[in-house]
Amino acid sequence: QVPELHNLSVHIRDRKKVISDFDMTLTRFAYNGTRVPTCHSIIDNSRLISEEGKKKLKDLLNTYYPIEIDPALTVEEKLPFMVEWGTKAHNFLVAEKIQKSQITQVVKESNVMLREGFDVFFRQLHKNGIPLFIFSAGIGDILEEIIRQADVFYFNITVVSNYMDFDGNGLLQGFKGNLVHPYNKHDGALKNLGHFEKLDDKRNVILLGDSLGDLQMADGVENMENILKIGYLNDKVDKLRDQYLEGYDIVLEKDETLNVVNAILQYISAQN
Ligand SMILES: Nc1ccn([C@@H]2O[C@H](COP(=O)(O)O)[C@@H](O)[C@H]2O)c(=O)n1
Repeated sequence: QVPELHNLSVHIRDRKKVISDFDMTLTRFAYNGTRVPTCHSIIDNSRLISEEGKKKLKDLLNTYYPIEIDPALTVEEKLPFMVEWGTKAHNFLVAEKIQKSQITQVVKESNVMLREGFDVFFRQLHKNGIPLFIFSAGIGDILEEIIRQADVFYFNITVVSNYMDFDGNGLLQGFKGNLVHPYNKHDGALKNLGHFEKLDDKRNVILLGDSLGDLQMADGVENMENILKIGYLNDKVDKLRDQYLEGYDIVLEKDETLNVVNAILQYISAQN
């Protein structure tokens, strides 16, 4: 029995929303023993990037991903490194002269996979009019293309992420707005007034994440009544288990499906 689930099902009625991370939360972490690409790695490893650029981006990943998931570091200690990672990666991508028109094909050619059960997840949120806010430190253009190609980009979805800024000729010239990194998603959401207003009247939240930073994604919701935090623990399971159990109400270890989430959503919907 999860107390938050009982409260959610009793009180949630029509004032609920789902706030979710994207990479490795709505997408799979691995398939058949091989890592599934994130929004960043889709582009970093694509034919759009020169061999030199690929090496630079891989070096960044090898340097900063271990810091992102290091259980021995606090969020405050990780923050400057996440800013450094995002800033350097964006600059390297700009140097690669990426064309907007190539994004769709690059996503088609990638091995990205949404988690098993994604169709039920997106469709039932849409059908029941439940807003889905996706906060991602990935790349918004790639993220949108993934869910568009999967045929689940419904109008109840709002994405807060790093969006590419293309010039008049469709050439990547930078990224729009402030950097969204794994540990400032809450700031990113708050700075976007439109999203904040949309968040305001829906006070019962189901939060889905895969990192400890994702636990703060709902901090912008005023007058929160209930929150159920569901965490995917994909990597360094034994080392991170205690911290995840402390932060999340439900921890799903090496689960590549959305089955538990779908069952909870169905349970809640059936109560209303
Ligand atoms: N330059 C970067 C920055 C981040 N990543 C990874 O992508 C993940 C971000 O996406 P979420 O939807 O999970 O917020 C992040 O956790 C990093 O591991 C990257 O590969 N390259």
